[in-house]
Amino acid sequence: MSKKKVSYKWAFKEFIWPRKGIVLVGLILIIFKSLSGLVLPYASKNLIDEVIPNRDMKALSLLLAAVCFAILIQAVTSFLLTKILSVEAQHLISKLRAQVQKKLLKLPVSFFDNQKSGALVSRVMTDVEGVRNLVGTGLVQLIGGSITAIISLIILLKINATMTFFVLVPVSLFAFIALKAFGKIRPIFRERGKINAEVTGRLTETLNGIRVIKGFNAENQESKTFEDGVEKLFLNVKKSLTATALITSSSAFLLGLASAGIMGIGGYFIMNESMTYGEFVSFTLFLGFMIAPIVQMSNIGSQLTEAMAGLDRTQELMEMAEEQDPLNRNIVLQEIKGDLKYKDVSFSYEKGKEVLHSISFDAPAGSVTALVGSSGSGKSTIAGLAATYLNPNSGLITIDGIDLTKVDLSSYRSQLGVVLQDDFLFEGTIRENILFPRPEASEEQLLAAVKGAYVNEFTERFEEGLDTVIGERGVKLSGGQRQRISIARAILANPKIILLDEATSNLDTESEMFIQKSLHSLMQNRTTLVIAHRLSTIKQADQILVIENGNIAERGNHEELIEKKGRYYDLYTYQSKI
Ligand SMILES: Nc1ncnc2c1ncn2[C@@H]1O[C@H](COP(=O)(O)OP(=O)(O)OP(=O)(O)O)[C@@H](O)[C@H]1O
Repeated sequence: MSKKKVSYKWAFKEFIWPRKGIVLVGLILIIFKSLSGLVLPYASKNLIDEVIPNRDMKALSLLLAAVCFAILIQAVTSFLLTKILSVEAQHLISKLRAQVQKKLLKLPVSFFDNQKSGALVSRVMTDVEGVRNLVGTGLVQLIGGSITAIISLIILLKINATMTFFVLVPVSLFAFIALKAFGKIRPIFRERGKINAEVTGRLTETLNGIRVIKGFNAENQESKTFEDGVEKLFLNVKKSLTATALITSSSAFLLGLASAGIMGIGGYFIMNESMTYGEFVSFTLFLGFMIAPIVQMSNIGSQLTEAMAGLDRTQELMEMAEEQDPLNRNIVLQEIKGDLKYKDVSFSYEKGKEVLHSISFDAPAGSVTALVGSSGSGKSTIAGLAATYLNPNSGLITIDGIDLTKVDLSSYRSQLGVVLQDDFLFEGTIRENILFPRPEASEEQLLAAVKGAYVNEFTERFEEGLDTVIGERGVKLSGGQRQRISIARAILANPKIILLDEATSNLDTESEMFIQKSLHSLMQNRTTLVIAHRLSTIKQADQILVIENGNIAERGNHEELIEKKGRYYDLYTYQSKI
């Protein structure tokens, strides 16, 4: 309950208050619109009781002019309302989407590990759409409708109080049912957003993993999972439709009952002459004006409910802790040397399941440290800590003697380069992909990186050279070529620290040679932490750490470890054999 209050208050403070000017203009417009709408029923009474019996042609033309004027005002105000409020609402949606995306990128990597990217896309694109109803015509219509309803009620009371009280009973009953129903619908809508995001997320994953799915002949299984998701969504919509149907039919029933009653009471009053024909007709019309906004409000009510459910999720996201905690991370690094030290570092992803135990090692500036060991032993976790994707549970990691958990992330990461196995290249030209970390780099710097990573060796064969588009709309590159582009990108970024996750895929000897050469230019004079799969890389390393079950089982350089005939020797001789 309290959560509900917070989000309404939050939504008001966040979205409506900063636009009070526009919302006020909207309100004034809607008041004009509502008042001009009341001219017609008011005129009817005059027409029937006075103008027609007196055959007053002049009054008739005046009446007609007044009604036409009112209709014109209604048309103009409607136009302006849409123009001003709806445009502002759409503007707000785009601003909010940008804000949510920005916030999303500030969240720690661990957040993304537990989320489907499709679900996050829906958070950015769909959830925020709700503000359209808050700032757009929805809220203003709700207020305008209330004003019309109240004024109509006063007029109805003036025309005939008894009849009005009779009508109020079913109307209040309806309002009560509608309110109750909205209370029920809101959690359903909130749930719907979640299901929607899940289903979209799964679909995105299916499409991304199409090779694996086809390779394992798992199409049917995937379709089944998707069908289940869609079914869940359907059941959710069905639930909310029941509530909506309840509102609609109860409104029709109760309001129909009220109309029947009015026929009876009105007929009786006219017969004993305590009510005129004109009063009866205008009562019926005003009643319509009182009831229509209430029914309309129930529609807007459900829109607002849906909007709030989406905004609830947006608010939740906007309040999450960012990885750059300004209180703790306040040491802004200048240019670093690149001395990386791990001291008794332990880490667990989940409570009670420690995956690194008291790891200590030094990676002096400019050195290459190779991490080797079996799968799941903790190599990526060690690298993730150096990337500040993760923070140690205990122990200390320092860069040039400064605690890494205290440094300003941007000042550190701008001196860090990562080359990962499944390196991410986006659709665009090769040039754009290389320039990505440093768009302002000069042509010379770009070309130096291109040469350093031997990218020119294959782009020279392309007609468009570096401007060749890659990805869906362009050429397909081999695994080795993609790696070289990501290495060129890292060379261009010119970081002091390199985290490198070597690709395991076997390349042909020529490709292998180019990769080796380009890695060599990348690692020069940079502190490198490499999850190494290639013996040639490992042999070059200043130190090799053999990681087993979250511990450093052995350390030393290649010769030392071979001589030791321990775990590394086994790994090495095994790999040489295959
Ligand atoms: N996001 C995560 N949440 C929970 N546990 C994780 C997460 N990532 C890794 N782990 C666990 O932590 C342990 C170490 O994983 P890590 O990825 O560091 O190993 P690795 O040596 O890099 O393996 P590989 O060579 O296969 O990539 C594993 O037991 C793994 O299951």
